[in-house]
Amino acid sequence: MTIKLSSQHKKMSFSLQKLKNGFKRQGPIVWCVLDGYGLGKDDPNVNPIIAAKPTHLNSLIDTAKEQHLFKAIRAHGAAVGLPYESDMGNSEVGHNAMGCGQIYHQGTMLVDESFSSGKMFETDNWKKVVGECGKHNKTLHMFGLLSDGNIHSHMHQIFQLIDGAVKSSVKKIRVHVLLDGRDVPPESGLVYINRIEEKLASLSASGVDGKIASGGGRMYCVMDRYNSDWSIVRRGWNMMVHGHVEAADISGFYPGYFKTATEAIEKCRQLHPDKKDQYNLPFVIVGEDGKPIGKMEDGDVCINWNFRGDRAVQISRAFDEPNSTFTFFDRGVIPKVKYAGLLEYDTEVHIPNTYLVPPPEIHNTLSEYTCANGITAYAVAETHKYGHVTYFWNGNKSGYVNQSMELYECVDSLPNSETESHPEMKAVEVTDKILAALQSKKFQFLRMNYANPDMVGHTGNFDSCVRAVQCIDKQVARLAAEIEKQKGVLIITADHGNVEDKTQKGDKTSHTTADVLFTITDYSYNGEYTLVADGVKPDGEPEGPGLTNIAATVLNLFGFEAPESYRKSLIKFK
Ligand SMILES: O=C(O)[C@H](O)COP(=O)(O)O
Ligand SMILES: [Mn+2]
Ligand SMILES: [Mn+2]
Repeated sequence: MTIKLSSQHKKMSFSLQKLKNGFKRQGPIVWCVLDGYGLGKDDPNVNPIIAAKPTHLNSLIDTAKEQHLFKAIRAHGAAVGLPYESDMGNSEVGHNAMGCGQIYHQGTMLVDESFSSGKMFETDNWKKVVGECGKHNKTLHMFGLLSDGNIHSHMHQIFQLIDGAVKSSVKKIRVHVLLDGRDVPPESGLVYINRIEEKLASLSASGVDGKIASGGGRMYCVMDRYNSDWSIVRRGWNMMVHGHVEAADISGFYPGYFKTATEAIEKCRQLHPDKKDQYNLPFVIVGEDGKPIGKMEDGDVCINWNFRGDRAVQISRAFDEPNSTFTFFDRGVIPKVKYAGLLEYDTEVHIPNTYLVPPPEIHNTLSEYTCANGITAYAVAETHKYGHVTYFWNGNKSGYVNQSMELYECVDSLPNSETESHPEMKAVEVTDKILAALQSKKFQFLRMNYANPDMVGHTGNFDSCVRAVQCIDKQVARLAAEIEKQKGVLIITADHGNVEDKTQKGDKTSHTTADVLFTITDYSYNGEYTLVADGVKPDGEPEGPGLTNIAATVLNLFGFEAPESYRKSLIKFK
């Protein structure tokens, strides 16, 4: 597919022209994202959505279909700025796309481009960080998600970093591995461990000592997001930086310190057959003398190879910040380590201090246009997805666009470990919040995210997925009833697929490449418009509609022409 890209640098004026036909919806417009709710097979054995029979959602979809206000839209691959059509969608690229109405080359593509052109290895930061490490014979530590899911990281990029370090004369590499099992099959960890161990072993031919030094499951060590649970970051910090496994994770059966990563993972699986890779206990690799082989020391260098920001921000803060601002846990004696992220993870507050590849520069977001054109806005989600409707939505910037025009609210999530047993999560409370916001009549544009289909989808548990869908179905009904009262518009869509493709065995935990629903329920609809017909491309665009076409569509509903730089609206006026 050929995709016309948005300019990465052009800033526009934010004032918008009114639609010439005078069309405008008066009531509030609510954009509801069902996270990870793809369009799947019509089969209750593999699709929990079909098994759940979500009657309210189905009836909204049926009406929208009759009115030609429903479309299946693209949420993966090139349509959201990813390199390959085989790339499943994810929350970052999906919410970026929805929130900015344009297609940008996403982080993983920018990394690929700057690695394969060799540009990154010539940058001052690379020379300052890795070049100096080689020159002064220090240890290069690298950590991140050991995966080729291409959502937070990719194996081929890790290998390119290792090759680059060897070329920069680094002689000692210590790798701290976070097992995935969420963007790849739930117990695939050893496949990736074998691959990286092979790679590290091959370095001895160049006189480089490369070894795995520590590891653990991504959802239990290091990769927390949106300040949901700092103990996850602390556990990871202790194992990677201090070579220390916390007492609570040690038992007679699982001593925490091992000779190999494989031994540690196998032990953990025996102890907790239900935990799978995502929740693998932390482990530290020790040498013949019983001492950790990869504690971080003064002068060492540490690279975080994840390109996606949400789960990289907190650990970056632990490396970068002084005690005066870092109050989340006691970091112990902090070695003087030079830390670099693969990308800049938060482009508003600039986290981390040093990074290797410039991130996508997402300009001209929908929030900038709504704020500049007098549209008041509200956003809500529970913690696990709060940054999705704020930080990702606004182009990886964590603050408000204009606080006098906007309110963002977060409902505290339950711990990750309770998602499977409580698939209802905080959907009721999130709905309560948005209903209150609607009833306050303060906001014209309201956006929200139901975390359940995605978060429960990642557990792989079929029955929990069915409950998750049934729960959000009821909440959507509550939401729709209020919007109907206010003669508003309800848009329902999803950022990517996940929950629609599961197995009874529970061995499918990741996202999918499925299309997602886009449905408009317009409670003052009088047949004035429809969506572009099936098989018809949005005006002048070479490919079918995707998530980036929604922003222009919403601006039309508010009575505005969409800006030139946006992908086209899906609305056809009669
Ligand atoms: O971080 C995660 O939970 C998964 O890797 C991706 O899920 P998300 O893109 O829906 O957040
Ligand atoms: Mn998502
Ligand atoms: Mn997900």
